[in-house]
Amino acid sequence: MSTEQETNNNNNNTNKTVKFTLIFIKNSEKILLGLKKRGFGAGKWNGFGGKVEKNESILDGAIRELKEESNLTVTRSDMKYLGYVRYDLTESLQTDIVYVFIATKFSGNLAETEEMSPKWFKIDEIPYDKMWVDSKDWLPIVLRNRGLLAKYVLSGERDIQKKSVEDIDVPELV
Ligand SMILES: Nc1ncnc2c1[nH]c(=O)n2[C@H]1C[C@H](O)[C@@H](COP(=O)(O)OP(=O)(O)OP(=O)(O)O)O1
Repeated sequence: MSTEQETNNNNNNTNKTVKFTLIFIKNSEKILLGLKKRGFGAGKWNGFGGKVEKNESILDGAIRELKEESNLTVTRSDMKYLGYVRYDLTESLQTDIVYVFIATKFSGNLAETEEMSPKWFKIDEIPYDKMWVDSKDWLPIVLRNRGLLAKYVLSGERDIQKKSVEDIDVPELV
């Protein structure tokens, strides 16, 4: 089954699927995170990303969101797709699929934007307590450059009802 088929397979009685991108920029010692300044996830540190627009590829969405949120540019070939995190939201009956990328090369001048305030963190100082509650489950897999397949069932204010997190061989984005 392709990524597209699998992530569109609403097997938990959800009725809407929303695709998001999330990219982590990393060098040998540090990871770049952004403090979300507004909207969904405000006050939390995270990688850079957002909703994939209609008629936009996931890859192009990831490049666009990184530029909008950090002023950095990555090329398609510099991005490595590692897998996805699926969130089934029991109250809104929505499924969010977050496609996760990592990149070690980039260009442009890092800048604070309307949405994000960026900061480099040493790998052993990643502020997991100020990130989404699930990030600590799967970000270590991303940092090892391994493939990721994670699924959460969330209720209310995103309380985890059920989860499965797998460290897998790096999949293809198809
Ligand atoms: N649990 C969960 N659900 C949805 N999205 C996420 C999580 N955990 C996460 O880490 N994320 C990521 C996925 C995206 O990178 C962002 C959310 O994107 P958002 O800011 O809502 O999308 P935009 O398109 O930038 O939003 P607006 O411009 O419409 O405000 O968090």
